[in-house]
Amino acid sequence: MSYRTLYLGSTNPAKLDAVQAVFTPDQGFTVVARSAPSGVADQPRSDDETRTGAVNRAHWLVRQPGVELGLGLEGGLVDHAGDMWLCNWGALATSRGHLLVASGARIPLPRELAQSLRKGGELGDVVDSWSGREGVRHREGAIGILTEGEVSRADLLGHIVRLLFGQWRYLGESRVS
Ligand SMILES: O=P(O)(O)OP(=O)(O)OP(=O)(O)OC[C@H]1O[C@@H](n2cnc3c(O)ncnc32)[C@H](O)[C@@H]1O
Repeated sequence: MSYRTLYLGSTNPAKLDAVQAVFTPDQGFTVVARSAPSGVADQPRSDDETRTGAVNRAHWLVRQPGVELGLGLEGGLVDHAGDMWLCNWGALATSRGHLLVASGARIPLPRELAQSLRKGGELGDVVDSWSGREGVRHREGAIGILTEGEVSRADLLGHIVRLLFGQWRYLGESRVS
């Protein structure tokens, strides 16, 4: 069997887990993790900025020689209805110029966390010091802590990856890649 290579624009293990659970060898894929520039702030603070970060990563990948499929995932913050919400976006780009996007489920952050984040800084750092843990962004994620382990960052991102994979299949692999 010949495998297609899906490039992920990050080496974050939570993102890699999410992608490897969907783009599996059974589905005919190998996954390569490669840092890709998001072109937005380290901490995106709107849906637009977060989506742009995911799209930029995916587009950057397919501009590299030999890359046919590039996937970008980006986490961000959104103000809505008086709360600050955690949001995530994903993008799948093909070297033939197609682009698919999807966003994930979101939850409001506790007021205390939101207050710290409004002063600046990245969610990953703020969550680490708030929870007394290290590297939360690479493991369970803020979502894992705030749901008592019910939904991990890989689960949340995995849903987005499935939305991208499903759209790609719906459109017909031959037409979009
Ligand atoms: O290595 P990359 O791919 O950049 O992964 P990242 O987690 O550092 O970066 P993202 O661009 O996906 O997320 C933007 C910021 O939001 C933070 N973030 C997003 N979702 C998070 C989560 O569930 N838990 C902790 N931090 C999160 C993360 O720490 C980043 O500082």
